[in-house]
Amino acid sequence: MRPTRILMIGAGRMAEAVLSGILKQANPAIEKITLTNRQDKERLELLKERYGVHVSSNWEEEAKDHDVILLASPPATHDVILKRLGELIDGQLVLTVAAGIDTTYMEERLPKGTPVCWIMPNTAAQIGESISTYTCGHYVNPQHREMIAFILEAIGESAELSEQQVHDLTAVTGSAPAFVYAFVEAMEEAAVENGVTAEQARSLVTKMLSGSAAMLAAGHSPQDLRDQVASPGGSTAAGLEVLEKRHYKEAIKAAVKATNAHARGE
Ligand SMILES: NC(=O)C1=CN([C@@H]2O[C@H](COP(=O)(O)OP(=O)(O)OC[C@H]3O[C@@H](n4cnc5c(N)ncnc54)[C@H](OP(=O)(O)O)[C@@H]3O)[C@@H](O)[C@H]2O)C=CC1
Ligand SMILES: O=C(O)[C@@H]1CCC=N1
Repeated sequence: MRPTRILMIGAGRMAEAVLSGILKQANPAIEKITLTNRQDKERLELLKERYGVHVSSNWEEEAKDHDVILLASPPATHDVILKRLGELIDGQLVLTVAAGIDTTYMEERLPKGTPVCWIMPNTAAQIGESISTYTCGHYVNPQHREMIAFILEAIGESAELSEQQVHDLTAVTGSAPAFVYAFVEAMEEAAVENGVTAEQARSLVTKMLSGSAAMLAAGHSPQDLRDQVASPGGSTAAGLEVLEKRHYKEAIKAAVKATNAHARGE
């Protein structure tokens, strides 16, 4: 990979997750990383101290001097940022991790020929365990792809999909960890109500979840796994019946739909 300077616009949770992943890879080709935001100077100082990166509260002054520009600011800021960026850059690779901001949206606001990529990670990026979907614009070449792969590998695993699929799966890969954590909260509350400490509840539920995920990762289907747990006429079946009566699956699918619709600004 050519020596590369990366600029991040936005210095919040997702920017830090990507940054820490990149730094763990210790790639000598990364010449410089600059993190920027608009207001929170304390946050920039903290990131500078923690990671030894450059920081600035004026990304416009930095854009020309960087080869790769990653937007990690809220979706609503993208219209203004991309249009201004278009006046400053000359062929740099532009990426975003923002929900709902696809490559068509980016290309419409940047000069013709600008290589763009839309990545939809999740917060497990912080520990290099994200499953990220992504899609590339019309002007991405093999060298750009090398850089995109480097960033994606820094935060976990990835799947290249169509723009439509990244939209449709935003809830399933980007937001669903929050649905899982809500399930965990309910399970922990139930455990505590049944007499264990909060710490015991956390440990029991976490292990139950990681064991279940490992069974899925081993290739078993969720239906088979569910059937293995629920002996016919047994106690789990009684619990599943309650979930079914309360429209468990429908509730989850409705949450996916609402998340995706919001991300698309609907
Ligand atoms: N959190 C998640 O699980 C995921 C988030 N994303 C996407 O990542 C992006 C960031 O989310 P997240 O990190 O959670 O949010 P945070 O609130 O943690 O970070 C947002 C950052 O953007 C900065 N910012 C806001 N407005 C501007 C602006 N006009 N110019 C420059 N910087 C700005 C903020 O700093 P300041 O206010 O000081 O300017 C802050 O550093 C969003 O677009 C979101 O859709 C994608 C997948 C998962
Ligand atoms: O809640 C959000 O808007 C972002 C998008 C995907 C996950 N978090």
